[in-house]
Amino acid sequence: MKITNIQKYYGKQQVLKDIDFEFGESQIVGLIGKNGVGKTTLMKIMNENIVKYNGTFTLEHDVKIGYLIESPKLYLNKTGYYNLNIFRKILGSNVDDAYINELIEAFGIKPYINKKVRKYSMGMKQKLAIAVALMNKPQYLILDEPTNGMDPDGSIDVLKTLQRLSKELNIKILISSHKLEDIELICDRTIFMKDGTIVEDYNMHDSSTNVTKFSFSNDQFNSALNLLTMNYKVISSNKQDGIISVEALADYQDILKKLSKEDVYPKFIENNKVTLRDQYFNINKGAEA
Ligand SMILES: Nc1ncnc2c1ncn2[C@@H]1O[C@H](COP(=O)(O)OP(=O)(O)OP(=O)(O)O)[C@@H](O)[C@H]1O
Repeated sequence: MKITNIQKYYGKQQVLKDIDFEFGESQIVGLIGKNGVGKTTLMKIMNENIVKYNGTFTLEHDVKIGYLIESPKLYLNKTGYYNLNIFRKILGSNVDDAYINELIEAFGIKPYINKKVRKYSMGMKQKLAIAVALMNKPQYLILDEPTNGMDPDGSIDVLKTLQRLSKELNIKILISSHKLEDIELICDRTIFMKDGTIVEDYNMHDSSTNVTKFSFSNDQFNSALNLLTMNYKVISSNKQDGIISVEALADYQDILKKLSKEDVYPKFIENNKVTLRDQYFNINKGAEA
């Protein structure tokens, strides 16, 4: 799958600007961005639901895509089991019953698989819809906020199952979510969208994404931020909680000296892994809520 220089307009509104994307070596990629930034639109180009755009989207020959985008399309008056079977047919898939049963077990939908989908809760429907998305044994799986409506335990189970299936069946997954902890749990890479474009492409295993966090009292915060910005790459800063994070420092002595010359003393310093939350707020600093 390769996306090159994609632009998408809805009428006069440009929603996507010069998007380039490839999975490359990564297996599970997270897609993050504020409401309306264009995540769903990008995913709909990938599953060929949207075909009018500028730029190119290419897919390897003989490759299948599974997807769950927006609300699940299921036969509500039929059972979960019926849905899996009928989508096997609709998708022209040759998966055997053992594969279906494996998905039923894996996504924890066995207790209600013979009940009509109309009676399912939202989370139950989402789990079934993810299993349906896997009915054609896809090489790529596109999931738009798949854990919506799931309780925390259910979300973790589903995400871990997706991670296992991704490895076992060699499925590359693109997953959008506003739940940053979901993305942190399973993704090996995260792309951030802002203003219709990808502004950050972030390797979740990269040790250079460690940060050194400083904490300052409110009256020292501005001087500290000035000094740190002059000397290091500031990853995020939050005046309310007094925290400034900079790209990881092996040694603090030099900066401590500089700070003390200005009569600025950190309350504490610690090395942490940069969180998606840090990144998210940093990228969206100044953006409209
Ligand atoms: N069919 C459509 N016609 C016109 N405008 C649309 C259409 N679909 C989406 N939009 C607009 O395109 C922009 C991007 O929408 P999109 O659904 O891709 O965002 P998103 O990042 O998925 O948002 P969310 O996080 O809320 O799901 C929004 O401004 C939206 O109003």
